[in-house]
Amino acid sequence: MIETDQAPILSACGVTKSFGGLRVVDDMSIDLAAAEILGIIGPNGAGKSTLFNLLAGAVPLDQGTIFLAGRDLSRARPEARIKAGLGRTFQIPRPFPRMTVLENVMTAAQNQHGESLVSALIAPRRVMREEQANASRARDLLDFVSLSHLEDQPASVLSGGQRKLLELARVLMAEPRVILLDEPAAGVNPALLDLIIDRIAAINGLGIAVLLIEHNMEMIARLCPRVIVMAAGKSLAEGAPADITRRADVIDVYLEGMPA
Ligand SMILES: Nc1ncnc2c1ncn2[C@@H]1O[C@H](COP(=O)(O)OP(=O)(O)OP(=O)(O)O)[C@@H](O)[C@H]1O
Repeated sequence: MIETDQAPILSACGVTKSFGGLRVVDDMSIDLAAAEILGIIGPNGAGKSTLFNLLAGAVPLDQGTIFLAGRDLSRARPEARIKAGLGRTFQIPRPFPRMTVLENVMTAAQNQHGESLVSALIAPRRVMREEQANASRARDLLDFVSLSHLEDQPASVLSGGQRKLLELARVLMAEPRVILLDEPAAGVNPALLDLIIDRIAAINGLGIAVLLIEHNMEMIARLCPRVIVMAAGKSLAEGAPADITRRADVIDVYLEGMPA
Protein backbone atom coordinates (compact mmCIF):
# COMPACT_ATOMS: atom_id res chain seq x y z
CA MET A 1 0.00 0.00 0.00
CA ILE A 2 1.40 3.42 -0.86
CA GLU A 3 1.47 5.97 1.91
CA THR A 4 -1.11 8.68 1.39
CA ASP A 5 -2.80 11.14 3.71
CA GLN A 6 -5.90 11.18 1.51
CA ALA A 7 -8.89 8.89 1.78
CA PRO A 8 -9.03 6.49 -1.18
CA ILE A 9 -11.17 7.70 -4.09
CA LEU A 10 -12.24 4.09 -4.79
CA SER A 11 -12.47 1.53 -2.05
CA ALA A 12 -13.56 -2.08 -2.60
CA CYS A 13 -13.76 -4.29 0.47
CA GLY A 14 -14.25 -8.07 0.61
CA VAL A 15 -15.58 -8.19 -2.94
CA THR A 16 -16.68 -11.73 -3.83
CA LYS A 17 -18.39 -13.38 -6.82
CA SER A 18 -19.09 -17.01 -7.73
CA PHE A 19 -20.31 -18.44 -11.01
CA GLY A 20 -21.82 -21.90 -10.76
CA GLY A 21 -20.08 -22.70 -7.50
CA LEU A 22 -16.66 -21.41 -8.64
CA ARG A 23 -15.37 -18.42 -6.67
CA VAL A 24 -14.07 -16.23 -9.47
CA VAL A 25 -13.40 -13.19 -7.28
CA ASP A 26 -12.65 -14.18 -3.72
CA ASP A 27 -12.62 -11.57 -0.97
CA MET A 28 -10.71 -8.92 -2.93
CA SER A 29 -10.04 -5.56 -1.31
CA ILE A 30 -8.57 -2.60 -3.17
CA ASP A 31 -7.94 0.99 -2.13
CA LEU A 32 -7.18 3.31 -5.04
CA ALA A 33 -5.74 6.64 -3.93
CA ALA A 34 -6.90 9.85 -5.61
CA ALA A 35 -4.73 10.41 -8.72
CA GLU A 36 -3.02 7.01 -8.40
CA ILE A 37 -2.43 4.58 -11.29
CA LEU A 38 -2.71 1.08 -9.85
CA GLY A 39 -1.96 -1.92 -12.06
CA ILE A 40 -3.71 -5.29 -11.85
CA ILE A 41 -1.85 -8.18 -13.42
CA GLY A 42 -2.42 -11.92 -13.30
CA PRO A 43 -2.76 -14.99 -15.49
CA ASN A 44 -5.74 -15.63 -17.79
CA GLY A 45 -8.85 -16.52 -15.83
CA ALA A 46 -7.60 -14.93 -12.58
CA GLY A 47 -10.82 -12.91 -12.27
CA LYS A 48 -9.51 -9.48 -13.30
CA SER A 49 -12.28 -8.59 -15.78
CA THR A 50 -14.91 -9.97 -13.41
CA LEU A 51 -13.53 -7.65 -10.73
CA PHE A 52 -14.03 -4.73 -13.15
CA ASN A 53 -17.56 -5.95 -13.92
CA LEU A 54 -18.29 -5.92 -10.18
CA LEU A 55 -16.82 -2.44 -9.70
CA ALA A 56 -18.74 -1.08 -12.71
CA GLY A 57 -22.00 -2.76 -11.67
CA ALA A 58 -22.28 -4.95 -14.79
CA VAL A 59 -22.38 -7.99 -12.50
CA PRO A 60 -23.95 -7.91 -8.98
CA LEU A 61 -21.78 -8.59 -5.92
CA ASP A 62 -22.31 -11.72 -3.83
CA GLN A 63 -20.52 -10.05 -0.94
CA GLY A 64 -18.51 -6.93 -0.22
CA THR A 65 -18.79 -3.19 -0.58
CA ILE A 66 -17.71 -0.58 -3.13
CA PHE A 67 -17.32 3.10 -2.22
CA LEU A 68 -16.49 5.91 -4.64
CA ALA A 69 -15.43 9.17 -2.99
CA GLY A 70 -17.10 8.02 0.22
CA ARG A 71 -20.39 7.13 -1.50
CA ASP A 72 -21.70 3.57 -1.23
CA LEU A 73 -22.18 2.24 -4.76
CA SER A 74 -22.27 -1.45 -3.80
CA ARG A 75 -25.76 -1.93 -5.23
CA ALA A 76 -25.95 1.02 -7.62
CA ARG A 77 -26.87 0.46 -11.25
CA PRO A 78 -24.09 0.85 -13.85
CA GLU A 79 -25.49 4.20 -15.10
CA ALA A 80 -25.53 5.58 -11.55
CA ARG A 81 -21.87 4.59 -11.15
CA ILE A 82 -20.97 6.38 -14.40
CA LYS A 83 -22.83 9.48 -13.16
CA ALA A 84 -20.96 9.23 -9.84
CA GLY A 85 -17.67 9.41 -11.75
CA LEU A 86 -16.69 5.81 -12.46
CA GLY A 87 -15.69 5.22 -16.08
CA ARG A 88 -14.56 1.99 -17.72
CA THR A 89 -13.21 0.67 -20.98
CA PHE A 90 -13.44 -2.87 -22.32
CA GLN A 91 -10.86 -5.45 -23.36
CA ILE A 92 -12.56 -5.61 -26.78
CA PRO A 93 -13.98 -2.18 -27.65
CA ARG A 94 -17.25 -2.25 -29.56
CA PRO A 95 -17.90 1.20 -30.99
CA PHE A 96 -21.14 1.80 -32.91
CA PRO A 97 -19.71 0.81 -36.31
CA ARG A 98 -21.92 2.91 -38.57
CA MET A 99 -21.85 6.06 -36.46
CA THR A 100 -19.01 8.46 -37.12
CA VAL A 101 -16.07 8.65 -34.76
CA LEU A 102 -17.36 12.01 -33.48
CA GLU A 103 -20.88 10.67 -32.90
CA ASN A 104 -19.44 7.73 -30.98
CA VAL A 105 -17.78 10.14 -28.55
CA MET A 106 -20.90 12.30 -28.27
CA THR A 107 -23.08 9.34 -27.27
CA ALA A 108 -21.02 9.05 -24.08
CA ALA A 109 -22.06 12.50 -22.79
CA GLN A 110 -24.04 12.44 -19.55
CA ASN A 111 -26.15 15.58 -20.11
CA GLN A 112 -28.24 14.50 -23.08
CA HIS A 113 -31.61 16.16 -22.53
CA GLY A 114 -32.09 16.01 -26.31
CA GLU A 115 -32.78 12.32 -25.91
CA SER A 116 -35.99 13.19 -24.12
CA LEU A 117 -38.84 14.12 -26.48
CA VAL A 118 -40.35 16.41 -23.87
CA SER A 119 -37.11 18.40 -23.46
CA ALA A 120 -36.78 18.67 -27.24
CA LEU A 121 -40.34 20.06 -27.41
CA ILE A 122 -40.31 22.47 -24.48
CA ALA A 123 -36.69 23.65 -24.62
CA PRO A 124 -35.40 23.14 -28.15
CA ARG A 125 -32.81 25.93 -27.92
CA ARG A 126 -31.38 24.55 -24.70
CA VAL A 127 -31.16 21.10 -26.33
CA MET A 128 -29.40 22.60 -29.37
CA ARG A 129 -26.92 24.53 -27.17
CA GLU A 130 -26.22 21.33 -25.28
CA GLU A 131 -25.62 19.44 -28.56
CA GLN A 132 -23.19 22.10 -29.71
CA ALA A 133 -21.33 22.05 -26.39
CA ASN A 134 -21.13 18.25 -26.51
CA ALA A 135 -19.83 18.30 -30.10
CA SER A 136 -17.19 20.85 -29.17
CA ARG A 137 -16.06 18.79 -26.14
CA ALA A 138 -16.04 15.61 -28.23
CA ARG A 139 -13.81 17.34 -30.82
CA ASP A 140 -11.39 18.46 -28.09
CA LEU A 141 -11.24 14.89 -26.80
CA LEU A 142 -10.64 13.50 -30.32
CA ASP A 143 -7.79 15.99 -30.62
CA PHE A 144 -6.45 14.75 -27.26
CA VAL A 145 -6.34 11.14 -28.55
CA SER A 146 -5.04 12.17 -32.02
CA LEU A 147 -8.17 11.01 -33.90
CA SER A 148 -9.42 14.40 -35.14
CA HIS A 149 -8.59 13.58 -38.75
CA LEU A 150 -11.05 10.65 -38.58
CA GLU A 151 -13.99 12.43 -36.89
CA ASP A 152 -16.32 12.05 -39.91
CA GLN A 153 -15.36 8.46 -40.68
CA PRO A 154 -17.53 5.54 -39.54
CA ALA A 155 -15.99 3.88 -36.48
CA SER A 156 -15.79 0.62 -38.47
CA VAL A 157 -12.69 1.92 -40.30
CA LEU A 158 -10.64 2.24 -37.10
CA SER A 159 -7.74 -0.12 -36.33
CA GLY A 160 -7.52 -1.98 -33.01
CA GLY A 161 -5.30 0.72 -31.48
CA GLN A 162 -7.49 3.54 -32.78
CA ARG A 163 -10.54 1.84 -31.20
CA LYS A 164 -8.70 1.88 -27.86
CA LEU A 165 -8.02 5.61 -28.32
CA LEU A 166 -11.69 6.19 -29.22
CA GLU A 167 -12.68 4.40 -26.00
CA LEU A 168 -10.43 6.74 -24.00
CA ALA A 169 -12.17 9.74 -25.59
CA ARG A 170 -15.61 8.20 -24.90
CA VAL A 171 -14.85 7.47 -21.25
CA LEU A 172 -13.52 11.02 -20.73
CA MET A 173 -16.71 12.48 -22.20
CA ALA A 174 -18.55 11.39 -19.04
CA GLU A 175 -16.08 13.37 -16.84
CA PRO A 176 -14.92 10.50 -14.64
CA ARG A 177 -12.97 10.74 -11.38
CA VAL A 178 -11.80 7.13 -11.69
CA ILE A 179 -11.24 5.08 -14.85
CA LEU A 180 -11.07 1.30 -15.06
CA LEU A 181 -8.97 0.37 -18.11
CA ASP A 182 -9.25 -3.26 -19.22
CA GLU A 183 -6.20 -4.19 -21.31
CA PRO A 184 -5.72 -0.95 -23.25
CA ALA A 185 -2.62 -2.46 -24.95
CA ALA A 186 -4.36 -5.60 -26.25
CA GLY A 187 -4.46 -5.74 -30.06
CA VAL A 188 -2.49 -2.49 -30.38
CA ASN A 189 0.45 -2.22 -32.77
CA PRO A 190 3.75 -0.94 -31.33
CA ALA A 191 3.41 2.40 -33.16
CA LEU A 192 0.24 3.26 -31.24
CA LEU A 193 1.30 1.72 -27.93
CA ASP A 194 3.53 4.69 -27.05
CA LEU A 195 0.69 7.11 -27.80
CA ILE A 196 -1.76 5.15 -25.63
CA ILE A 197 0.72 5.01 -22.72
CA ASP A 198 1.35 8.74 -23.09
CA ARG A 199 -2.40 9.54 -23.14
CA ILE A 200 -3.09 7.42 -20.05
CA ALA A 201 -0.29 9.26 -18.24
CA ALA A 202 -1.81 12.58 -19.36
CA ILE A 203 -5.28 11.54 -18.14
CA ASN A 204 -3.79 10.62 -14.79
CA GLY A 205 -1.92 13.95 -14.80
CA LEU A 206 -5.33 15.64 -14.79
CA GLY A 207 -5.96 14.05 -11.39
CA ILE A 208 -8.07 11.12 -12.63
CA ALA A 209 -7.28 7.89 -10.78
CA VAL A 210 -6.74 4.81 -12.95
CA LEU A 211 -7.10 1.09 -12.29
CA LEU A 212 -5.27 -0.68 -15.10
CA ILE A 213 -5.61 -4.37 -16.03
CA GLU A 214 -2.81 -5.27 -18.40
CA HIS A 215 -0.69 -8.20 -19.59
CA ASN A 216 1.73 -5.83 -21.32
CA MET A 217 4.48 -5.43 -18.72
CA GLU A 218 6.10 -2.52 -20.55
CA MET A 219 2.89 -0.53 -20.09
CA ILE A 220 2.63 -1.61 -16.43
CA ALA A 221 6.28 -0.73 -15.72
CA ARG A 222 5.98 2.69 -17.37
CA LEU A 223 2.69 3.72 -15.79
CA CYS A 224 2.21 1.99 -12.44
CA PRO A 225 4.24 2.66 -9.28
CA ARG A 226 2.18 -0.13 -7.63
CA VAL A 227 0.62 -3.35 -8.91
CA ILE A 228 -1.60 -6.05 -7.46
CA VAL A 229 -1.13 -9.59 -8.73
CA MET A 230 -4.43 -11.50 -8.92
CA ALA A 231 -4.51 -15.29 -9.05
CA ALA A 232 -7.52 -17.59 -8.63
CA GLY A 233 -9.71 -14.63 -7.64
CA LYS A 234 -7.44 -13.43 -4.84
CA SER A 235 -4.73 -10.87 -4.33
CA LEU A 236 -1.48 -12.85 -4.35
CA ALA A 237 1.03 -10.02 -4.08
CA GLU A 238 1.31 -6.26 -4.13
CA GLY A 239 4.21 -3.89 -4.70
CA ALA A 240 6.38 -2.12 -7.26
CA PRO A 241 6.39 -3.87 -10.68
CA ALA A 242 10.16 -4.48 -10.66
CA ASP A 243 9.98 -6.20 -7.22
CA ILE A 244 6.77 -8.13 -7.83
CA THR A 245 7.86 -9.73 -11.11
CA ARG A 246 10.96 -11.19 -9.41
CA ARG A 247 8.92 -13.08 -6.81
CA ALA A 248 8.94 -16.86 -7.21
CA ASP A 249 5.21 -17.26 -6.37
CA VAL A 250 4.29 -14.65 -8.99
CA ILE A 251 6.50 -16.30 -11.62
CA ASP A 252 4.89 -19.65 -10.73
CA VAL A 253 1.30 -18.49 -11.33
CA TYR A 254 2.27 -16.98 -14.66
CA LEU A 255 4.05 -20.14 -15.79
CA GLU A 256 1.22 -22.41 -14.60
CA GLY A 257 -0.61 -23.91 -17.54
CA MET A 258 2.08 -22.94 -20.07
CA PRO A 259 3.34 -25.79 -22.26
CA ALA A 260 6.60 -27.33 -20.91
N1 LIG B 1 -20.63 -14.56 -16.63
C1 LIG B 1 -19.86 -15.60 -16.33
N2 LIG B 1 -20.40 -16.83 -16.11
C2 LIG B 1 -19.63 -17.89 -15.80
N3 LIG B 1 -18.28 -17.82 -15.65
C3 LIG B 1 -17.68 -16.64 -15.86
C4 LIG B 1 -18.43 -15.47 -16.21
N4 LIG B 1 -17.56 -14.45 -16.35
C5 LIG B 1 -16.34 -14.95 -16.11
N5 LIG B 1 -16.41 -16.26 -15.82
C6 LIG B 1 -15.29 -17.14 -15.47
O1 LIG B 1 -14.57 -16.50 -14.46
C7 LIG B 1 -13.18 -16.78 -14.56
C8 LIG B 1 -12.42 -15.48 -14.55
O2 LIG B 1 -12.64 -14.79 -15.77
P1 LIG B 1 -12.13 -13.31 -16.01
O3 LIG B 1 -12.52 -12.96 -17.41
O4 LIG B 1 -12.60 -12.43 -14.92
O5 LIG B 1 -10.56 -13.52 -15.91
P2 LIG B 1 -9.39 -12.53 -16.34
O6 LIG B 1 -8.41 -12.52 -15.23
O7 LIG B 1 -9.95 -11.22 -16.76
O8 LIG B 1 -8.77 -13.29 -17.61
P3 LIG B 1 -8.09 -12.68 -18.95
O9 LIG B 1 -6.74 -12.19 -18.55
O10 LIG B 1 -8.02 -13.89 -19.84
O11 LIG B 1 -9.00 -11.62 -19.47
C9 LIG B 1 -13.00 -17.59 -15.84
O12 LIG B 1 -12.91 -18.96 -15.47
C10 LIG B 1 -14.27 -17.30 -16.61
O13 LIG B 1 -14.60 -18.37 -17.45
